[in-house]
Amino acid sequence: MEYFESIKDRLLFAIPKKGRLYEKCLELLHGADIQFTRSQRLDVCLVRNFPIALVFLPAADIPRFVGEGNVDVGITGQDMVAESEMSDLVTEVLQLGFGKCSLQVQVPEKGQLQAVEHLAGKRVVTSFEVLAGKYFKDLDDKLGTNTKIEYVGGSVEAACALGLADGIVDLVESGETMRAAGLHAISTLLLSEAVLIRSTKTKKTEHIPLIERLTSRIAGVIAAGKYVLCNYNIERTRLKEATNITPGRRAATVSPLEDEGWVAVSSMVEKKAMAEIMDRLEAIGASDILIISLENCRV
Ligand SMILES: Nc1ncnc2c1ncn2[C@@H]1O[C@H](COP(=O)(O)OP(=O)(O)OP(=O)(O)O)[C@@H](O)[C@H]1O
Ligand SMILES: O=P(O)(O)OC[C@H]1O[C@H](OP(=O)(O)OP(=O)(O)O)[C@H](O)[C@@H]1O
Repeated sequence: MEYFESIKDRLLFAIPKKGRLYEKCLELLHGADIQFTRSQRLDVCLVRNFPIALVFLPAADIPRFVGEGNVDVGITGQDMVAESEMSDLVTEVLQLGFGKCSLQVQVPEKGQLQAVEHLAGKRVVTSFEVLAGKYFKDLDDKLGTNTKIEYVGGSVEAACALGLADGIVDLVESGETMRAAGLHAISTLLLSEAVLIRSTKTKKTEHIPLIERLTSRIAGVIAAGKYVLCNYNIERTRLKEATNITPGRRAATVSPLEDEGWVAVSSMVEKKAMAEIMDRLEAIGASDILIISLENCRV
């Protein structure tokens, strides 16, 4: 009873309890200074520095728990939201930039069936019964076929080699799993990444300020991982060219230097573009180019 009382007035925040999204979620919570200690046996734990209770759930169940209002916010994949048919009941608050993958139709590389039209009417194995079902129903309606969709809970890629399927529908990121299983993609159903979601129809307005604060902290951690600060000196006559290369998010910060012909520029740039940006700055005569990692930020 004490346990139920302790979570009663708290914001309930669902986190995947294992799998591909788990570690990333823990990093995000740590970066946002959401302090908690997870006891091994409990899937609910109280946050020490906020009136929040974390609820560790299978990623696949989180859209339904959030959509039906049993928990207030959660992190899961966009694929899970679509598969659970909860898109109308949950609102995407933030895309988190990890857990990126695509849901694809895959067939044996060396097989006879090299187009979805050939696979229609045959056997397809998947963990995404709903999405695969809809996709092949549309095809079946067009082609007059009757595709047999069968559910398996994991290791979907083995189904063709085991003789259970003519093709599969499964998630792909690097493509390594499918290559190793001798499969390749013939169609993509959707692209997915991890998202922070909340219930669309929630009536609990008392939690809104806390959800906004949480969202802003998480957005800060994500932006800090995505951007770096780029500082450099450039001749004033080349400033326009330089700020075209590093325009900053709103505008670059330009400061005068003792040497009047030169200025210092500070600008946020995307981490993935930084090497290219440094090359371009160097080519127009920038000097003392420094890239500084961000620990955290609000942008
Ligand atoms: N290879 C991948 N790369 C990136 N993201 C992925 C990948 N596989 C799955 N995901 C994302 O992570 C979510 C959870 O997938 P995962 O396979 O970890 O689920 P699980 O069933 O909870 O865990 P497990 O497979 O350990 O039982 C998926 O819905 C998808 O959004
Ligand atoms: O394209 P890749 O980078 O190789 O990733 C794709 C694999 O990742 C997922 O499975 P996961 O490893 O999570 O295990 P599962 O088969 O038990 O779901 C997915 O189901 C693929 O098997």
